[in-house]
Amino acid sequence: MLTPVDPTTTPAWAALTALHDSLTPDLRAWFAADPGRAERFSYELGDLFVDLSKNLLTDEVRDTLVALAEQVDVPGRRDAMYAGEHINVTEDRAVLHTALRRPATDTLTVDGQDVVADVHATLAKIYAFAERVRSGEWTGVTGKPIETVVNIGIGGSDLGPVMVYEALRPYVQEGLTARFISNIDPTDCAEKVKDLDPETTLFIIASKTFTTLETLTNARMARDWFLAALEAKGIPTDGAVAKHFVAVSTALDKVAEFGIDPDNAFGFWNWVGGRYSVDSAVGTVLAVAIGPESFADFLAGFRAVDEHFATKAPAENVPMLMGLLNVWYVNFFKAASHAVLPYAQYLHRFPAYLQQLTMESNGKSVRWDGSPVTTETGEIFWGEPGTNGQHAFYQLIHQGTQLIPADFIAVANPAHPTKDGGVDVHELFLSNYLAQTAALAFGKTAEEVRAEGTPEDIVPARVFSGNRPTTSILAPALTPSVVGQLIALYEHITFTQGIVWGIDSFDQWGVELGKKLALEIAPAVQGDEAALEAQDASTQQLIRRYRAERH
Ligand SMILES: O=P(O)(O)OC[C@H]1O[C@](O)(CO)[C@@H](O)[C@@H]1O
Repeated sequence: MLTPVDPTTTPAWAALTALHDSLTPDLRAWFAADPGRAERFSYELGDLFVDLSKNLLTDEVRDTLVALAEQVDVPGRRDAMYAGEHINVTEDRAVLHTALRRPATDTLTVDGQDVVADVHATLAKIYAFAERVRSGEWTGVTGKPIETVVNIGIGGSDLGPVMVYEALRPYVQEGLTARFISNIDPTDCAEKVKDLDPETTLFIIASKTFTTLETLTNARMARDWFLAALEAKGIPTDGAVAKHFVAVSTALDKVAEFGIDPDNAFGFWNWVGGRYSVDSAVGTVLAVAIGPESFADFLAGFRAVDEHFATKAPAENVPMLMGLLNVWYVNFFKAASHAVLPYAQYLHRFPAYLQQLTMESNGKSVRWDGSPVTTETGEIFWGEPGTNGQHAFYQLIHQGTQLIPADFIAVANPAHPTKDGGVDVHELFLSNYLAQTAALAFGKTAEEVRAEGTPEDIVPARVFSGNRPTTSILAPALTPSVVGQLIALYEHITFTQGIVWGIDSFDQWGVELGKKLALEIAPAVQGDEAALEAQDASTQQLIRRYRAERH
């Protein structure tokens, strides 16, 4: 096994430490002294314009971060990922989400299998299914076309599909809607099905492993609801499940055990991590909702960023630079979190999606060889759409004691009419996007506050320090391709950080213990005294209290 390079032992790390110690960030002065700064630190990535100039970045810092990437061999590990080496060491798997978006003309043989051919065979099957549902050729048990598709999944089998469905609502076929059930809290399923017509509803059970407790429980609850709802209408249920339930999984044998016709199951492979799977068969709900053509555009967006990440030198490689900047903030400025702030309402689930992508990937304390990490890892990603966030938590980003790097994402062309009388509301909206990053970068001095006639005793409260780093991303419009580009951008940012830290960004052992304990605790909750007594004092107390309160 390749031993990860300890980044803290590299010459670049020592140089970054010295640079950090001697650096007094002053974005006002840096911009004033350097008219080319904005342009020099801005990049094109597919359709995305990415402005890094409001980061705490100098040419020397950028060059030293690039040297760090080279010294820990980010380019070499990237190439190994694209080639299908088993870089997911703890699970002994290839990591090939990039193969999901390769063109059909490519070939890539991994573990004796042409994975690109497999991908395109599955895509053809998904597209044919999607067309049948969209055209009304696929009918339910009473011959009616499908109106609602309900995706049942959790984690990577839910967050990506929900996020993209919300992002691409203008592309959803009229007369079709999608819903998403994820939580094992039975209210989630109950609320999502309660007003549905079973005759026109199709369920997609999405689970990579097809063992996930939440998903299989919800799938059974949905099936029970479906059969009962048909019976309540006096409709015979024979053969009904086959017409209203399809599945997405890597475990097609388990799908058959559940009672779903293998012809109606869409497969993928264990070299696709759950949180990297929205562009695999996990996106079947999307192919149905937005159609094969838009889904293909979505994949093309990923591909544009994949090609950039694979071929650009580190100094010009946007995902690599953004990942390195995150390392700069986490390890040298001790930033514990990172905000992602979409100025596009349709991207309202993007931060939630990124939380799994980034935190399940890089929230680790050991490296891929089992040794402890040598520095901080895995910052917390969070965010809400602007301008809502401005009226909630931006206060802390502007004036709090923590440094919170933030990514601001906006689109030039909205999907809806924007005029309110004479005012273009989208422009008012984008003025906020622009104003926030300017305020964070340049702040407001005590002199400027005083010059406004502010009483001296409240001058300190009204000062903005500035030098709060932001990245601005601007896309022409929220197209399927742009959404694919945004996802791939953050996938590769996450990869870059993981390699610097020596982490296996593709396993998730940290979610196992809680799952196992939930199964052990369940009998105690359900009344088994021996199981109850086996629990710790706090858990026992809570279960007793629960049982006393439950009627
Ligand atoms: O698709 P599955 O196998 O149901 O898993 C769902 C999710 O559960 C996890 O394994 C752990 O939360 C995620 O990595 C995954 O996306």
